Amino acid sequence: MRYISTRGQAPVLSFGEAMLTGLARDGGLYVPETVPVMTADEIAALAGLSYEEVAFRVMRPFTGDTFTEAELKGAIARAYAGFGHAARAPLKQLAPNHFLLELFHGPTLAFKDFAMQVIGQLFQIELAKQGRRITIVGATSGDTGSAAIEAFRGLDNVDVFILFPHGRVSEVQRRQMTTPIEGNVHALAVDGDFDDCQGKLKDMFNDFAFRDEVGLAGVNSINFARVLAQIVYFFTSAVALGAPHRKVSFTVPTGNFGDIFAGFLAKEMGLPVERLVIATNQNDILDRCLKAGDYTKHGVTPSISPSMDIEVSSNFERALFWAYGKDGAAIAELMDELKTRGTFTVSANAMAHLRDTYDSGSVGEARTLEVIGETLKETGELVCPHSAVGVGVAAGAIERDPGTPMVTLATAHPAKFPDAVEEATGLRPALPPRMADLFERPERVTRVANDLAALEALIRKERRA
Ligand SMILES: Cc1ncc(COP(=O)(O)O)c(C=O)c1O
Ligand SMILES: N[C@@H](CCOP(=O)(O)O)C(=O)O
Repeated sequence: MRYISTRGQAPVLSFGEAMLTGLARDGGLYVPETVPVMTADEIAALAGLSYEEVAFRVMRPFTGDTFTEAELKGAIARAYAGFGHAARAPLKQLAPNHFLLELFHGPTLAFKDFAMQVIGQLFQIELAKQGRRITIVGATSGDTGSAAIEAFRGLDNVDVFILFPHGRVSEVQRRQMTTPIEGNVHALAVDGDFDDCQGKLKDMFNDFAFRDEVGLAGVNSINFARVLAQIVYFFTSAVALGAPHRKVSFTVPTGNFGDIFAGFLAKEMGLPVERLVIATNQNDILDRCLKAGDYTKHGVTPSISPSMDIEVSSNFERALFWAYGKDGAAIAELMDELKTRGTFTVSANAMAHLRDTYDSGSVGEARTLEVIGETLKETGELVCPHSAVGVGVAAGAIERDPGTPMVTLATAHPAKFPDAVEEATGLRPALPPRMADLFERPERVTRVANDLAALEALIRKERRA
């Protein structure tokens, strides 16, 4: 299995190399050259298997000879052992044809744990084989950061620096990042928004001298291994609802487009996915693009679903790569236009390709609160604001196609966003007992300017050589 860059100019890599490389050297994102396909019989055979066994069968064809079967199985088993639900990703029925896929039973209470726990294990295997040490730098709008810290804290051969937008994550999210005591993890509060953090992270990857000096690695969805592990729950949920004999649609609360792109790959692998519905909050650049055909930045407005306050949606580049028939030069041109002019127009052919697979919708602040309240009243489920955006957008998609079961991804635990949930319902969701003292733990955080030189200097100084 070979991995190529969406911009067509970087070396072709194996799975293991792509995993440790992060951003391609031409600024693009690695993707598999061909997507392995599962037959209907192979998909049918997933019914009744454990989440871990499905994860192995789905991930194995992508990993080539980087890991032995035993290594991959062991990594998956260790990754999910600490999850708080035996099903790992349980499905709850909200209405006759609407299901909620709960992705928040991992250690940091968001869907990021599903991939981050696995790649934490895979990184350790690969680094031990190569005798290497690395510096992980991550950008987060709240959830990737805590999941990364949880997966890599205390490791001797890994230093972790997480860039988060100062004042723009929930208090629980911030404390999850600032209270771990291990010296190898560092929370950096950047004066800017998430796009600034992710922009600086990509600038670091494009600064080859810095990248090579510190052994830079990435665990955002820049890293294909992250996206790969997120494909699995599209399979487990669709098979539970009757796939491959029945089609299923998904609504995915979307920001950086990693999760919904994992759904696209599941479809490419042969899972009968009818529609993939992009659900955005008031930062609706993806919804506007799907409707109008141009991707145009307006500026990010902070919302009650802060993890989706994103305008430069990293993995949309991967979706465009498919939509443009894997023409790397065309993608490089679009990304250059976005950087220099803040906008690009998608060709008519590419738009038709995107609309073939994706629908979209957006939900504003007031409606998000209403959906949290209505969902509790009608179904007894307490949903986080991100999941509520999904439930709100899914309603329209179900109306358009009432015959296909809809799975909405519940991407975070409501207790990560207690203020919004309390405003909507009057109920303040409690954190699990293991996190009950989160608000008493001392915080450790460094405030940093949105400045590449300052960030690189800090990382050089703090990382262990
Ligand atoms: C709770 C939550 N929901 C949804 C999203 C959006 O996911 P993606 O960036 O993969 O589109 C994020 C952040 O990524 C998140 O943290
Ligand atoms: N919403 C994310 C943003 C980063 O997404 P990633 O999937 O690229 O890591 C977050 O919570 O940090």
